[in-house]
Amino acid sequence: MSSQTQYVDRPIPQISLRDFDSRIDEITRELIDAAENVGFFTIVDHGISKDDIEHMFATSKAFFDLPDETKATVPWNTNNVGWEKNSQIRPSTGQPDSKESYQLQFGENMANLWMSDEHLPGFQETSLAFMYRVQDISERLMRCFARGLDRPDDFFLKWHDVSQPNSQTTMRLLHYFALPEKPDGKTYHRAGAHADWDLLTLLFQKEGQSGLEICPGRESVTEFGIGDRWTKVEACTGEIVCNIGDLLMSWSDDRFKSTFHRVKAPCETGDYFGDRYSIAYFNQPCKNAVIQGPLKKFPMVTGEDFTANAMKRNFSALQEKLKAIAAAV
Ligand SMILES: O=C(O)CCC(=O)C(=O)O
Ligand SMILES: [Fe+2]
Repeated sequence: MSSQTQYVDRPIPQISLRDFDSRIDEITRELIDAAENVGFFTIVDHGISKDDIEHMFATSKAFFDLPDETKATVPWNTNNVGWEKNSQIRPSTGQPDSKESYQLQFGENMANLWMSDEHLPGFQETSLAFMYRVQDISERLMRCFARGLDRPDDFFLKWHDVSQPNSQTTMRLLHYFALPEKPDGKTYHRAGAHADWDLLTLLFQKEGQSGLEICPGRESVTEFGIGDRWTKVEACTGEIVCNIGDLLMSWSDDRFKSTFHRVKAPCETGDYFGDRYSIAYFNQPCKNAVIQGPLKKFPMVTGEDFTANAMKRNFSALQEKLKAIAAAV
């Protein structure tokens, strides 16, 4: 039996991108404050209408409604693209998340991995159009974070250029399965607690399909202790939830916080047990990006090394967890 979750109310800043060009300094101040203190914030007035977000969610659902044999024609691979089901194991839990996801990119990694028009007419066109719009918002945020670190406005843009064939920026469509409301003796996970590896994540949620929770307090990007007091993030379709990833935490010498978060598997009164759809957009560095903060707190690494190191660390943390689980049986 899991004990009751301890919740604490922490304000999650909401930042408007209205009149972006004329308000860029004010918006930058708000973003930096949120990044230094919480690592999570929501943005509104970003330019994507609720209807357009709903349309992307409908497209995502149409994909997940396809038979598994059809989805299996675009299987996941280690370039972080394609469809997987019940296969992602987080080091924090040692058990697969109860979900399926389909990861999409802009460049060459997607060869043969777009769901065909024959099975789902217009899927690639709709998804790419949406991805470019989220990229546009990401670029506005990157300009602000560059200013916050006294770098030129295009500092992060040039290392996250999605027109490069080897771009690694990824949009992930997610579908968490409905879970039994009556305990059945099994333990489930939706997205086990983790921090993201990327620069900045932009997340779309659907009204009513709650479950996202955050646990701030991490002081250094090299630290992995997860606290036990969580804060719920409302699911609101028109807002974009943004969080700082480990890459920006490292690139800012630990100034901007990459915060642990999870999608809690429902198990307590008031939790939401139905299907949950979400869409996460991960701003990943180009392989040749050169990463080091102004204070040089961490050694200089390339984008390729940074991602490889993160995967290695994740893999060894998972091995440790599996060993601990085996030892406890
Ligand atoms: O689905 C969500 O709401 C969050 C997903 C997430 O944190 C992730 O995939 O990194
Ligand atoms: Fe995440």
